[in-house]
Amino acid sequence: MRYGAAGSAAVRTGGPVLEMRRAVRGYGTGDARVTALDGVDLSLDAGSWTAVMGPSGSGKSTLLHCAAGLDTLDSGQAVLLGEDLSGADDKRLTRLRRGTVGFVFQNFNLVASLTAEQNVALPLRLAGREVRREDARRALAAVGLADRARHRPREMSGGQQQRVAIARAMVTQPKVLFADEPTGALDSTSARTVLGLLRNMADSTGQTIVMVTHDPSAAAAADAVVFLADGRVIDRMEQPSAHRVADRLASLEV
Ligand SMILES: Nc1ncnc2c1ncn2[C@@H]1O[C@H](COP(=O)(O)OP(=O)(O)OP(=O)(O)O)[C@@H](O)[C@H]1O
Repeated sequence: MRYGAAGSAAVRTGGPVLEMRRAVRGYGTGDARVTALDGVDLSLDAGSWTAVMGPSGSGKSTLLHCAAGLDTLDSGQAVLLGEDLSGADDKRLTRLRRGTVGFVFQNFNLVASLTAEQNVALPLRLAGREVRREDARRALAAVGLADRARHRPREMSGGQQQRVAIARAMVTQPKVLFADEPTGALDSTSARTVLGLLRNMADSTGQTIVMVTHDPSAAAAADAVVFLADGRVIDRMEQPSAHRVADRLASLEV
């Protein structure tokens, strides 16, 4: 794994940020029962950026949601920042999510009626933290959108909206960022910009990133790739290249 800054190495000594043990999650009952996660074991270090890949329906989004405390396991354990999510009540999970976890989604999930600056400030507001305009402005500047602070989502391109979403995820300085197909709706230039911002988050502040993607070049920007098939982790690749990732993926999809 690559660790770009002394800070990352320092947090890394704190041990795993996320651990899943024999994680099982199914949906539906009887004949309609689907086992989305079928005994997942996973351990991710602080400051690492991990891509999660696998065929459609292999359990990637379910893994992300269960790891982030947005969904709960049927059995097994998900321990995020030392907190066993299976034992946590809703109030505690909400506090954990608002304080230490950030999210970026394929469809950006910005609030249409709010400006870029107000969208970025939203997590601070929800967490009951002091909302200072300069914090939101600084986060927007960090993603190259200082001049778009007063624009609403519909007045921005997809790439710009995703950069606002990243600024929104950065503003609370989350220890872990969960990204579900963050480049899925973007052209290749915007995708590269977004991946560069994520790289910077992992390297300069030691934030841990877990990213679901279908795109081998996006996965190649990460430190490691975890491959899922039928709800199980079946492989892990360090320092991935787009080529090797595409080959491995093709072997899973036949
Ligand atoms: N809320 C739900 N209710 C019923 N089945 C679900 C639910 N969520 C996921 N599933 C099923 O669980 C399995 C894993 O879904 P998941 O969305 O985690 O896969 P994925 O790898 O993210 O797929 P994709 O790449 O197509 O987004 C699939 O068979 C899916 O149909």
